[in-house]
Amino acid sequence: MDTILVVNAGSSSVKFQVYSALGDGALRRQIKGQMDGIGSRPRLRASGASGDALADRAYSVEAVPDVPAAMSVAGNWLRDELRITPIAVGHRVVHGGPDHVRPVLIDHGVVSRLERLVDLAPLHQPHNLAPIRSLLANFPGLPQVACFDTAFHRTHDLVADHYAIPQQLYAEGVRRYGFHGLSYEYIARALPGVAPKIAKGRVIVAHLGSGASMCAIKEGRSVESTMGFTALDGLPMGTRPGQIDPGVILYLIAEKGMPAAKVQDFLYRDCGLKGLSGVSNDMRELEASTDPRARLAIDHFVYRIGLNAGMLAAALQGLDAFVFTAGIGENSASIRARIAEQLGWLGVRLDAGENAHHAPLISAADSRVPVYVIPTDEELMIAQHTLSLLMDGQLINTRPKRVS
Ligand SMILES: Nc1ncnc2c1ncn2[C@@H]1O[C@H](COP(=O)(O)OP(=O)(O)O)[C@@H](O)[C@H]1O
Ligand SMILES: CC(=O)OP(=O)(O)O
Ligand SMILES: [Mg+2]
Repeated sequence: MDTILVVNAGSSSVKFQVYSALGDGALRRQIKGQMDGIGSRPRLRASGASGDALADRAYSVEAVPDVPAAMSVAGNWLRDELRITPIAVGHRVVHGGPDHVRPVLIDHGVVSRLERLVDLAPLHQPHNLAPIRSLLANFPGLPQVACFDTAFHRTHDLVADHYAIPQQLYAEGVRRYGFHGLSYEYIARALPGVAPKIAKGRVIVAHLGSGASMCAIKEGRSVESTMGFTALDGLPMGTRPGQIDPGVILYLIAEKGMPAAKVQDFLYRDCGLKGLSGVSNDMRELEASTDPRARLAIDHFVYRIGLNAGMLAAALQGLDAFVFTAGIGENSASIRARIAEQLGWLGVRLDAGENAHHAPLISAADSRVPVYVIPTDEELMIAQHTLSLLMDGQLINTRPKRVS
């Protein structure tokens, strides 16, 4: 059977799915899995086509200390225990820079262009490129496709894409790219099935995971994002601060004598929920904690989401629906309830029972703005993009080789 493997390395998780390509452009999911809790409580979980459990294994932080280790555990499991031999691999690549507005078939040239962006996405890009490089070296005939987090946002107006800095820097690529685009693209495609009228309207999607951002979507297209040049901007995240006065960075350099590499590490790994709470980057642990600093971190997260929602509602000039997605957005009823309270001035009201059950529609009947929970599926987007590139022209004629 022709199978496509999809790999999505996030900041605290490695997600993967295996699809069979049915020949007519349709895909059937065979395996869905993830190694999450990287850095806190690593756990490999996977299920088969009918939701049957294939694996559920906990690891110590020492055994799986980081994303590369998680990737190798998951890769070994797929290869050695499940004997997966894909005909193509689709990868999430977080930063596509100014050149990549759509998914692309990978070759050495693409890899070297994407390598130049490593410093703009240090938590992701190296982990996205490592398996690509290794497969390219070991299986040069295996088609690989890169799908970018930035591509969905390339519909932004120029005015939204710029910083108020000299234009020369824009020309060099210093732009407001926006991220989590595969997730937003999935939600934009799912919305017509969930709420056909609203899909044509003005929607804020809150992707609240370990990395978190919000996207303003109008008529199915991204018009604004809380993230910018890098995935540091916008909302507070697991280990990233979100929006921060650049004066703080100048202070770290001038007063603390921090070199650039230290500042980078600090901003990507030591801030956000982890830095503010001193307890954990993981929202589950913060919610379970009685430490007042954990409470402050959650309060700050909720407050900043409320502020940023106001900004995006302004970009949209109104609001027809609000959607929660990703790890926190899909699973934490209490965080959703608190955010909904912040959005009360926009006419948002939740139905407590529906919210507690993670129902698809969680707003009350009298809510002026309907609120949805839509589980994201970045991996399905990647599989669809990969298959359509495979079916594109040349690759149909030259049948992709199997990994042996
Ligand atoms: N039941 C839950 N309650 C609260 N937070 C949760 C729950 N399940 C997952 N999360 C949070 O979701 C986040 C991970 O989300 P995810 O979208 O998988 O992130 P990423 O793709 O960036 O690694 C973590 O902060 C985790 O604590
Ligand atoms: C871009 C980003 O922050 O991704 P993730 O949420 O998967 O870490
Ligand atoms: Mg993610």
